[in-house]
Order: sequence, then C-alpha cells, then structure tokens
Amino acid sequence: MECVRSGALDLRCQGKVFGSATACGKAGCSTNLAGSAKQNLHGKAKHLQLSATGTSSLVHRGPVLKHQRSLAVRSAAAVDAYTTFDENVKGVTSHAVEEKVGVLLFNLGGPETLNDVQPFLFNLFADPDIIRLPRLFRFLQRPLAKLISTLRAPKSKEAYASIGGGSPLRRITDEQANALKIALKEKNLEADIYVGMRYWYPFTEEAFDQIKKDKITKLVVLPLYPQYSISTSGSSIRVLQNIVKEDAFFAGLPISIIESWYQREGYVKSMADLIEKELTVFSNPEEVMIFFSAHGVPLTYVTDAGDPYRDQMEDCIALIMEELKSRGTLNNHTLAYQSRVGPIQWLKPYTDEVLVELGQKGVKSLLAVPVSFVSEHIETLEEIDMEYRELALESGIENWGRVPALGCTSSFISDLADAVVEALPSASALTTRKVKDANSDMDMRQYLTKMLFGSVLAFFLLLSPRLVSAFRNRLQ
Ligand SMILES: C=CC1=C(C)c2cc3[nH]c(cc4nc(cc5[nH]c(cc1n2)c(C)c5CCC(=O)O)C(CCC(=O)O)=C4C)c(C)c3C=C
Ligand SMILES: [Fe+2]
Repeated sequence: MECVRSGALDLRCQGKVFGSATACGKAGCSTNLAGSAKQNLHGKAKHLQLSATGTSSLVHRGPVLKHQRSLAVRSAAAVDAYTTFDENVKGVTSHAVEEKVGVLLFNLGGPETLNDVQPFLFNLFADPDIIRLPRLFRFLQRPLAKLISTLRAPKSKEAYASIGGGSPLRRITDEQANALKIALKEKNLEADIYVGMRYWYPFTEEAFDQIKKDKITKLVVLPLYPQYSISTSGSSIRVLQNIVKEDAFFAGLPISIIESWYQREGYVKSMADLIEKELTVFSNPEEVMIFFSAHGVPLTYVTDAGDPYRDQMEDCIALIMEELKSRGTLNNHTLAYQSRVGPIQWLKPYTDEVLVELGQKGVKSLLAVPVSFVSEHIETLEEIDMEYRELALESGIENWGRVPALGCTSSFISDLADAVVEALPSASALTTRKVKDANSDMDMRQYLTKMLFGSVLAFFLLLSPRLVSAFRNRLQ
C-alpha cells in the first residue's frame, strides 16, 4: 500500500482562516493530514502557516488578544500542535508498515544528589536558551556557565538539602509517563513513552537513542510545561531540531509537537478542581486570595525575543478563574513571578514583593498556586513552601495554603492522553523551525552596545575577584 502526500494544503492561520487539508485516505497510510485541521489555530501566540508548496513556518506573534471564547470552543481546538514539511521529503512515499507510536515527554530534569547540583547547574547555564549571549560571544557560554554554576551551587545545594537531598522530578516524571501509557491504552492507543530531560538524566539525547533503537514510526512530542517559553519547551525543541538536522532517522520520522496546552479544558478544569479543594481547608474560603505564582523569565525574553510565555500565562490564569467563576467561586486573585536569578530584570511583579504588599494591605488568607509546572520540584517544595510561606507570615498573612502540583491527577493525565491522540494524525517529517532569535531583531547599534557591554562584563567577571564576589552576592 502506497501513499503519496498530495492535494491542496492551505492552513493559514490569522485567527480566522482555518484553511483546508486533504487526507490521503488510503488504508494503512501514515500520512494523514486531516488532523491538522483540528489544530489550535486560534490566532493567539502561535500561527501555523502551511502552504500548498509544502513549506511551512511557525512564528510567534504578539500581542495576544485576551480570551473571549467559551471553553467549549477552546476544547474543540485544544491541541497546539504543529507540523512542518521538508522540501526534501515532499512527495516521499510511506509504506504500510506496522505503526509504532512513541510519545516523548520533555522536562527540565533535576539533580538527584547534592553532588549533582553543580554539574546540573552547569548544564542549565550552558544552554544558550537560558543565558542568551550575542552570537559573537557564544564562546564565553561554557566558561560563564562554569563560573555561575560554581557561584550558585552552595545556595542551590542548601535548597536541595532542605527537600531531602535531591529533586523529585525524575521520579514524578516517570510516574506521569507510566500513567500516560495506561491512559493511552484505555483510549486504544498503544504507545511507548520516553522521558527526555534537558539538564539531567535521562537526557533528551538518551531518549532519542532509545526511540531510534525501538524503531518508532510516529512520534508525538509533549513538553511537560503547560505554557511555552523559549527557555523551557523552546530549548528542548531546539535539541530535537538539531537531531533532525543530523540524523536521517529523525529527519524522516513523522513528528507532531504539542507546543503548549494550558488552554485545554482538561488542564483548566483539573487546576480548578485542585484550587476548589484546597480552598475548603480555610475556615473562610471566600475571603482567601488566590495567589498564582509562576516561574519567571528575564524580561527581555518577552520584550526582545518575542517569548509568548507572559501572554500565555495571563491567558491561562484568566481561563482558570473563568472556570472557577462558572462554579460559583468568586475569590480575588493575583499573578506574580518567582525564582529570579542574577542581576537582571525578570518578569514582574515579583512574588516576594507582592506577598509583602498583600500583607501590608491587610490580606489575611492566601492560597499559593504554582502554575508553570505540573510536578512538585525545588521551587514548590522549598521556595514556596518554606521561603515564601515564612515571608507571607512575617508580612501579616495569617492563613497560608498551597495547591499541590497536578502530578498524576487522573483527569489531567487523561487530558494529556487526549492531546496525544489528537496530535497524532498531524505527525509529519519535521524541518528546522524558525525559532525567533532575539539577535535577529537587533539593530546594529544595539548589537554593538551589547557586544561592548558583554566583553567588558566578561572581562571583569573572569578576571576581577572583587566583582566575582559582588556577583556571587547577587546570585545568592
Ligand atoms: C516554566 C518553568 C520554568 C521556566 C520558565 C524556567 C526558566 C528559567 N530557570 C532558570 C534558572 C533555574 N531554574 C532552576 C530550576 C528549575 N526551573 C524550573 C522551571 C522553569 N525554569 C524547574 C521546574 C526547576 C526545578 C528543577 C528541580 O530540580 O526540581 C534552577 C536550579 C534551582 C536553583 O538553583 O534555583 C535554576 C538556576 C533560568 C535562568 C530561567 C530562564 C532564563
Ligand atoms: Fe528555572
């Protein structure tokens, strides 16, 4: 049985035109484009552009319109998946072989012992999506990562020591992987699940090796971050793009990427369930301020590099609050950003500052809701449960609660399984996505200023012990 990808394909999304897609329709054909039409092309942060020539690009565009659609509409267009087609593989035929579906979960990874902390931090800071140096200064990435990870390690080790000596991320992600496999089976999809961590074991590259060994024939990529950021899902997707460039197996493998899924009904409802449940612990639930605390990113990611993270986060909070409102829960809420690192400006408002302000304003009961991540980790268990709780109580807040991370909540895992099932038909050979690079937007003057500033900074950082110790104080 042979299938040639053919027919009119025009899915231009400007929030209005959903276009058309022609499925091959032949039995056993793995190149079914029909699913593409179901993608979430609602003109928010992402736009899928596929042309009849078979080329495509995915671009982030801002600013984002605030949500005005009903949840039902959102749920029908729930999967933010995209597919790109390589000119070189256009017209490639695929044969009816037994399908072996793989699902690759992307996550950050975390140190498992205190000895892992510094090398884990090195991997993190060596990532050009985490410390974005101008192209000419990329040679400084690793020395800078070595320096920053060494300076940061003592503080991080202390934090990891206080939660039992290591990150629970690997264990929880493995549990989520197992739960997802079972949920998919219940939906009649047999799939092998792979975990690819960006900065610690099992590394993304190990997952790629296994996927290749297992001869997977279709892959759905699911980053375990509800909202997209250049620094998280974007960074892992870049690793995927690199392997697609380097390895013929991955260049030909049909892949579908679920970029962000905070807008899925199942996720929104699961979050609302957790919040509702936790509110009942307070003696006066209606007086509790719902305090969403999201992991921050440096401000320039959003302002210069077009990271849709802040827009998606605000959208996500609006959806959860809308859901709560529809259930009669009318509490006040606020959003702030936590976990900033180093002497630069991050997304505001900052969690620590807002907690103090709320205390001063007389807020007495507060429910913290971690919202950028779906498992417990250092920043929920240490930063929120210890540091922020203490700060809140010192600032006059009397009743403190925290919503647990979603983990393996069954409604949530079932919804992730639905997302995978919905994304599968749009799997297709992937080409390098045009990730918007902050550097490409810089004009020459900005670029030269950054170069000059970067070289002076690097010079002092590497050579001046006084500045190193000053910098260390800012990092701790
Ligand atoms: C959506 C979530 C996350 C974003 C966005 C993000 C950006 C980001 N993070 C750092 C620096 C650090 N992150 C660290 C740990 C960490 N980060 C996330 C999530 C996001 N990061 C998680 C889930 C974790 C915890 C992993 C674990 O072990 O449990 C750390 C290490 C811990 C520490 O020392 O505080 C650092 C450092 C930057 C610079 C950044 C954006 C540029
Ligand atoms: Fe982080």
